[in-house]
Amino acid sequence: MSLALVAMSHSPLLHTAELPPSDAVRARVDAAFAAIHDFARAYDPTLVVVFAPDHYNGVFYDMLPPFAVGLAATGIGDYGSTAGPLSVDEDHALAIVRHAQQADVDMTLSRRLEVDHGAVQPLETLFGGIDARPVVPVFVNGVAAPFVPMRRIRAMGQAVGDYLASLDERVLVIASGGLSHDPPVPQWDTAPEAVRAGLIDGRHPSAEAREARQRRVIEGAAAFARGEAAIRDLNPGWDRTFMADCASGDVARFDAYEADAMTEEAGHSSHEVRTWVAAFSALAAAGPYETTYEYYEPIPEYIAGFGVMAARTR
Ligand SMILES: O=C(O)/C=C/c1cccc(O)c1O
Ligand SMILES: [Fe+2]
Repeated sequence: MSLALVAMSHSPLLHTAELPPSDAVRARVDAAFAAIHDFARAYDPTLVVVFAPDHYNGVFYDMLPPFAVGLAATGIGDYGSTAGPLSVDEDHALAIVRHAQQADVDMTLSRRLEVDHGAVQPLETLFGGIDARPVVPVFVNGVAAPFVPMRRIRAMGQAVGDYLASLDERVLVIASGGLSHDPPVPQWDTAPEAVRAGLIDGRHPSAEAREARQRRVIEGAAAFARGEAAIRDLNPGWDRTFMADCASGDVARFDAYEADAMTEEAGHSSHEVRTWVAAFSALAAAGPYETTYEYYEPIPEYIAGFGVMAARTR
């Protein structure tokens, strides 16, 4: 048994930004991605578990669980991310569901999970594609309020980690998303009726509707980078504290993160760090761990407090 972890912010602006970050910033992001790519290649996992949010591409308010395991999954190909089937390990996926349920975690499942850039970008970054390794995708709600208390995410991550630690496999757990950020993803409370309909069941929009949505985010990012957008600022102090909590090994610290305060201090999409909480809790379930790589900087052009970490059990 061995467990390792990679956590990384994602951003659709990585490949689409109209106003990209400076060459120096981009070089630091590329160096961080190279570091975790090398880490993953050296570890050579036999099984990958990716905790990822969704941005109203696969999971909607018509039935919105706090988390769900994909027993089969397909990339929908937003923002140029890879479309097509992931190589899901169905046996391990189902065993994770069963194990979590026996551990009093109300794990849900999908036999037809659709995933977006949130799940796909880390697989592309680490393995060059979405079908390179056997994978279990675990959706973790990070954008659609209301949110369960963080202790429930920790319990879910721990249950998944307990199962993974029992295997004779090299398992890499991945967390995708965060940190502080407030991209123009619609919110139920403020969305007009027509947008709300799409939040309830907006699967498979027309090419024109998808293009319009992506354009709004790409233009919003350029406006944010120019200091002209009415979205919350990034919060590097909050991000650094959160990453220090991740590195501490004391995963009970996550329980202090309260949903409304997170939104207020770190933006509506800061809830994507729930994937980090799940992944670090899974890692901790396998024993004490050490952080082997860390990178952070706020990148307005990507609308992201951009963080990357690698860790493994001692
Ligand atoms: O438009 C979306 O679906 C997502 C936008 C976005 C922008 C920046 C950082 C993120 O994590 C996002 O999901
Ligand atoms: Fe996101």
